[in-house]
Amino acid sequence: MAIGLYGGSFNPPHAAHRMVAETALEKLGLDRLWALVTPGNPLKDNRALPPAANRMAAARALLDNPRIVVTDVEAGIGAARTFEVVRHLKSRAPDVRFVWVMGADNLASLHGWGRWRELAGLTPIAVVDRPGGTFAPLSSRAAAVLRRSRIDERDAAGLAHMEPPAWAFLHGRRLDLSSTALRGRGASL
Ligand SMILES: Nc1ncnc2c1ncn2[C@@H]1O[C@H](COP(=O)(O)OP(=O)(O)OP(=O)(O)O)[C@@H](O)[C@H]1O
Ligand SMILES: O=C(O)c1ccc[n+]([C@@H]2O[C@H](COP(=O)([O-])O)[C@@H](O)[C@H]2O)c1
Repeated sequence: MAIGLYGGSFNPPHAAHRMVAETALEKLGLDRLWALVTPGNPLKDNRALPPAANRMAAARALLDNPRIVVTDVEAGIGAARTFEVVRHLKSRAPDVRFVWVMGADNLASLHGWGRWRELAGLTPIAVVDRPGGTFAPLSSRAAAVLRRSRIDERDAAGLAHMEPPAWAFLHGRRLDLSSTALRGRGASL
């Protein structure tokens, strides 16, 4: 069983979130994708973040796909850092092949995440292209450190079964959407 872990604030969710989830499902050949609605990105100011229940409901409405599970399991784990969340899930389900899924902006800032090198050693990572720059993420510190473990996108269907560190940059349809822009236009949950 191969499961994609797609963490996000989803404040609010938008069509690019669905595009990323569907791209990961198809290109990685995943059985399931879990959209992990985070209690709060540890690097963001979360004082105005709406309750997880509101973001979960909106994400469920948007990510309406039998292979996508929208979950707040991260809150129950009680860990703020993705490294700890993935470590916990792997220990609970040792036979599942997890892949961490994220947009390209998060590759550009990955070197600021807690224990990010260990995260890369714990689970394969799929990075989905995002408008705003393919160049910056691919020339980022994390991409440089992990350059030898990048795989060819054409081999992405095998990523879940590769030993980490292993990561792929997935090109495809790019959607110029962000929750920040939607909130700026008055969207709220
Ligand atoms: N347009 C997009 N293209 C590709 N990936 C995206 C896009 N929007 C969000 N993502 C990815 O989805 C995940 C969840 O993102 P998040 O919920 O923070 O949305 P966001 O639009 O980036 O929000 P905000 O503007 O508040 O930072 C992250 O990995 C992010 O990189
Ligand atoms: O572990 C970290 O240090 C870390 C730092 C930044 C972001 N993350 C996670 O990355 C995911 C995407 O966050 P966001 O806010 O871009 O939606 C979400 O699951 C966050 O908890 C994790």
